[in-house]
Formats: sequence, C-alpha cells, structure tokens
Amino acid sequence: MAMENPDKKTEVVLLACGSFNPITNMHLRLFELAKDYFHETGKYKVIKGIISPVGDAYKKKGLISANHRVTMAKLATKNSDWVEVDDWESSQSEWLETLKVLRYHHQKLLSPDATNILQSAVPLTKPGRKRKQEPNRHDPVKKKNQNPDIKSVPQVKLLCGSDMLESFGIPNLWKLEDITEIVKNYGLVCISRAGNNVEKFIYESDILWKHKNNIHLVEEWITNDISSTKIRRALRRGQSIRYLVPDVVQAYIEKNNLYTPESEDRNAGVVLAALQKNASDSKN
Ligand SMILES: Nc1ncnc2c1ncn2[C@@H]1O[C@H](COP(=O)(O)OP(=O)(O)OP(=O)(O)O)[C@@H](O)[C@H]1O
Ligand SMILES: NC(=O)c1ccc[n+]([C@@H]2O[C@H](COP(=O)(O)O)[C@@H](O)[C@H]2O)c1
Ligand SMILES: [Zn+2]
Repeated sequence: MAMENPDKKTEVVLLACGSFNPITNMHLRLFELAKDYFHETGKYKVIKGIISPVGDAYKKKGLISANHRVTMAKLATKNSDWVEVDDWESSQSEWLETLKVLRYHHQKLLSPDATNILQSAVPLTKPGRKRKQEPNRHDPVKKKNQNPDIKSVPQVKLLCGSDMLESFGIPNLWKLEDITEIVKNYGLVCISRAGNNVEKFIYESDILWKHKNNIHLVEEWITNDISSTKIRRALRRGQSIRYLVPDVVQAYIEKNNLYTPESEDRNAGVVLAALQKNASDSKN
C-alpha cells in the first residue's frame, strides 16, 4: 500500500440527492453538519457540496416541477460559498438511480471538460478488473504516476438523512448491487433524523456492516424535524413557513403559488419510478 502523507487531507465532495420539494433550512443544515464532522476528524477537507434535485420522472406524489425545485434550491444556496445546485440529474428525461448520479459527479471531477459526460453514468471501468473497479478510492493511480501535474481526485460521498439510509430496506426500492457500490466505492454520510435507529439498521444488514467504515454517522444534537412534507402541509393550510425555509424560497413559493391541494395530488396513484423500474427488472 502506498504511504499516505499524514499532512495531506482527503478532499471530499458531498452530494445530496432528494426531492427538495421544497428545499428547507434543514437541507442546508445537513451540509454544515457533515462539513463540521469531517473537519473535526482532522483527516478530511470538504471542498464542495452539491444539491441534486430529482427529476420529474421520479413520480413521487406531490412532486412539483423540477424547474421550480431547482430554482428554489439555487435561491437557497445563493449565499453559500461552497454548496451549489446541479440540475444534470433533473434534466434527464428518465429517473436515474442515485448510484448513476454519484458516478456522474465523480466522472465530472475527473474530467470537467468532457462533453459526453452523460456516458459516465455507466461504470468508469470495465468489470472484472478489481483495482480499477474502485473509482472513488483516494488517489491510487496518480500516486503511482508520481506526476505532480495530476491533481488527486476528491472523493464523492452521498449525504443523506437516516430515513434515506433506512429506505435501503424497503423491498424493490434499491438494488443490492447499487447499495454495495455506493458504500464500497463512494461512502455515505448520514445525519440522524427523529424516528430512525441507523446503528441497529447497519447492524442488521450484512452489506452495510461490512462497509461500516465507509458510512459516517453524524449525530444532530440540535434536533430539528423540519421536512418538506410539513412545509407543504403548512402551505396548504395557509400557515406561516417563515424561518423554516430561507426567506427567498418562501417569497418564491408565494409568488408562484406552488403548493396547493392540487399540486399535492400530482402523481397520485402512480408507482414511484424506482419501484416500477426494479419491479420490471426483476421480471426480465
Ligand atoms: N430534518 C432532517 N434531518 C435529517 N435529514 C433530513 C432532514 N430533512 C431532510 N433530510 C434529508 O435530506 C435529503 C433530501 O430529502 P427530501 O427532499 O426527501 O426532504 P424531506 O424533508 O424528507 O422531504 P419529504 O417530506 O417530501 O420526504 C434526504 O437524504 C433526507 O433524509
Ligand atoms: N435505487 C435508487 O437509486 C433509489 C431508490 C429510491 C430513491 N432514490 C433517491 O433517493 C432520493 C429520495 O428522495 P425522497 O426521500 O424525496 O423520495 C431521490 O433522490 C431518489 O432518486 C434512489
Ligand atoms: Zn424525504
């Protein structure tokens, strides 16, 4: 194994995937909490946060158009010097597995100018070649090259709340091979959320247990159970959402009258794209 320079910190990019319907103050807090956590270890430097709102093809009930969700996320991060919004995922016509979004962002960091970056939603290397199958390992090939011009590539880690981690256990929602690649090759940063017991969940999953060193659990001590669902509910009832979402987001929602009983009925009765895809995959 190559000797690591103890002074050299591993650079990390945090990627949060979700509906952001709408983005809340708590979504923004996830990034701050994760960054503090990594910096407190003394081993990592968080260089960027990316918010990737899911596309309309996800078909979740009450999901308003990606256009509005991306705009709100951009407004919310306007004052952040390290968190940005990326609309690549939401501009795809089909729903994409989260693993593909991770692959895309990792590939983009490797070759930011690549024009056919869409192709990168497939694995970076051919299967069967063990070493290269680990695209997110910190800097293995570059060290060998000894080329100072080749910058080390940051690790991309999936940032989520504990409910998303626990959703790995919902039948047909996630493919086991996707979960495996996420925890093996990328890594998870999971912020605690009321009602979840992630430690137990990891203990009960062989694959998560195996890769638990790549799953970072961050305890949120200043608990705050804001959720987009509760924001939409308050809006339908004409209640204030001030101080729960950034002022600019609140203003944008009001100006465009985004959340109504009708918007909550969008995709009612439609099967979530992830479930649909996995159900049809398992039939083939
Ligand atoms: N209060 C919270 N604490 C911890 N994680 C959170 C919190 N709110 C959102 N997240 C995380 O943010 C990511 C994006 O979540 P999402 O867009 O589904 O927001 P949400 O508030 O859960 O919305 P909804 O109520 O519509 O499901 C997920 O990983 C989710 O776990
Ligand atoms: N198999 C998968 O990759 C898979 C399954 C379910 C949800 N997801 C993602 O997780 C996020 C969940 O967001 P919500 O909690 O708002 O439903 C979305 O970004 C969605 O694309 C991924
Ligand atoms: Zn959610």
